[in-house]
Amino acid sequence: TNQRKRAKLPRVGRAGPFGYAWTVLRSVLDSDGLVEEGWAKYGGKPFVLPSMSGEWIVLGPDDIEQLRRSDDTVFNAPERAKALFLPNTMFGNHLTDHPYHLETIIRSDLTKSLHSLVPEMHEEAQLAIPDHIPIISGQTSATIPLFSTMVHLIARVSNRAMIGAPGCRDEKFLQYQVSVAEEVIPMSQILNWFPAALRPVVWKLFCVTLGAKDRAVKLIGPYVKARIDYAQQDNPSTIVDLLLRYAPEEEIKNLPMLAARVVHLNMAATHTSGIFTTHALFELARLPPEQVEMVRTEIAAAIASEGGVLNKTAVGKFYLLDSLLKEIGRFHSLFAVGSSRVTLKEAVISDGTVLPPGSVVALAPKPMHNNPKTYSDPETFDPFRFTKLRTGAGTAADIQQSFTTLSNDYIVFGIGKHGCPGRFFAALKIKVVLAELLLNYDFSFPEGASHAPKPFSFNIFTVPNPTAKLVFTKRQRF
Ligand code: HEM
Repeated sequence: TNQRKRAKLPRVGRAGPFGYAWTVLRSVLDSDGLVEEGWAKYGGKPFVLPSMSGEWIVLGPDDIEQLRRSDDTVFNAPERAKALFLPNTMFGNHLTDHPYHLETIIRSDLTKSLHSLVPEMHEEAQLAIPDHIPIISGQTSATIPLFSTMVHLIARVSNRAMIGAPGCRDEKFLQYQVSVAEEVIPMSQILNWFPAALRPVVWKLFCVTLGAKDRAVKLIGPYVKARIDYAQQDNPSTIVDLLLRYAPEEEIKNLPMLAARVVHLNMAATHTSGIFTTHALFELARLPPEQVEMVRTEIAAAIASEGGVLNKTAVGKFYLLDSLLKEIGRFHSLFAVGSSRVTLKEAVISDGTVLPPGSVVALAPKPMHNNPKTYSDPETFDPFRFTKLRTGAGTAADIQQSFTTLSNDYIVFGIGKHGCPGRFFAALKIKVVLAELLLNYDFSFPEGASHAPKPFSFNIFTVPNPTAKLVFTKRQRF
């Protein structure tokens, strides 16, 4: 029966068994293209996307409200994340058995602590930027591979908040930490091809030979230990201090367990923010100079209004940068499909199809964000699209336009109760780094280039082209 019910849904790609295999292969490098094709062909109604990690049922605007309201009883997020990313195999069962980092830290405590973390992240950005953009003496500019540089810079600034100094400056640890995401994402895919019983062995073999995860866990250990020994949890100054408020005794006594949790959290916090920072700089390099100047002037005025300090209140006044980032998220999708859930019970979707338990559903950010009914002239990158929609009165309608506000029309940070809990931290960190760069550098493309090359896609993920470079020219601080 299940087969029959599922068979009602159309499938994107070529017909027949060979066509199916071809579509699966195409999904490795062009999931975005397949999703766009399916969306256009079936008019935004549900369809099946075959992939190397199984079939995804891509839902459209008619189903988003149902997913948003979901409380995990029918459309379940944690079970889907476990099956897709295998955190239990790679980081340990404790992460999902007791996800206190999620429930208690990121959802409330971290957001409350962001006030004190912003000036610290700013100081770290000021220290780290000259290391990452080395301008040879006698010259005024440097040409650097942008994506890898931004990921490393973000990793350092993020870790100033996560473990504090000096840990955030331990280059060896940062190198391994950055590699963790680059290994874990493809490895979760590969491990999924093995029977469940073999996965821990294959993962262990990978870790002892090539893997960065165990090395990152080992290197971060002493910094986490220092927080346990010296932290004042009543007056927390890092995210690890916050974690320690809730960590069970057995985890505090078992350093690798706690360190694995921090490495895992770091993983969620690094590449996503690095991708945004990279796209933003490429777009800033393309904007007319007077528009860049508008963004810069607003940043400088906001900092001046706080007595020259780049604090959370000042960042709250970077409206043009906020709009630019929101437009980056609308225009440059990070995933072909996201906000994935697995059905635990039978579920009826908008077109009347009954999905059996175990069905995987997801949303498609790109076509949703390109919908002309929601966004005028969606094919155009308009950095100030969202500031133009603000009244300036700080009303609820204005808040709706901000980068971190979740909505059914803007799903960059997901939807509902599993919408990204780190988004406020992420937005502040990205803005602090970009503000510091904007105030000190001009951005341009290397000779012969006028825009960033096409992003690189693998399975459902899309990242900025890793070889693309940008020229940073030192300017008089604004
Ligand atoms: C620009 C940066 C970021 C983007 C675009 C982003 C995006 C997302 C998305 C799309 C989801 C899934 C939402 C859903 O299923 O509906 C998610 C979940 C999550 N993100 Fe982020 N994220 C970012 C930064 C961060 C940071 C900095 C942290 C950590 C401090 C973080 C921690 C998490 C966690 C723990 C989850 C799982 C939430 C849950 O399952 O309840 N993210 N993020």
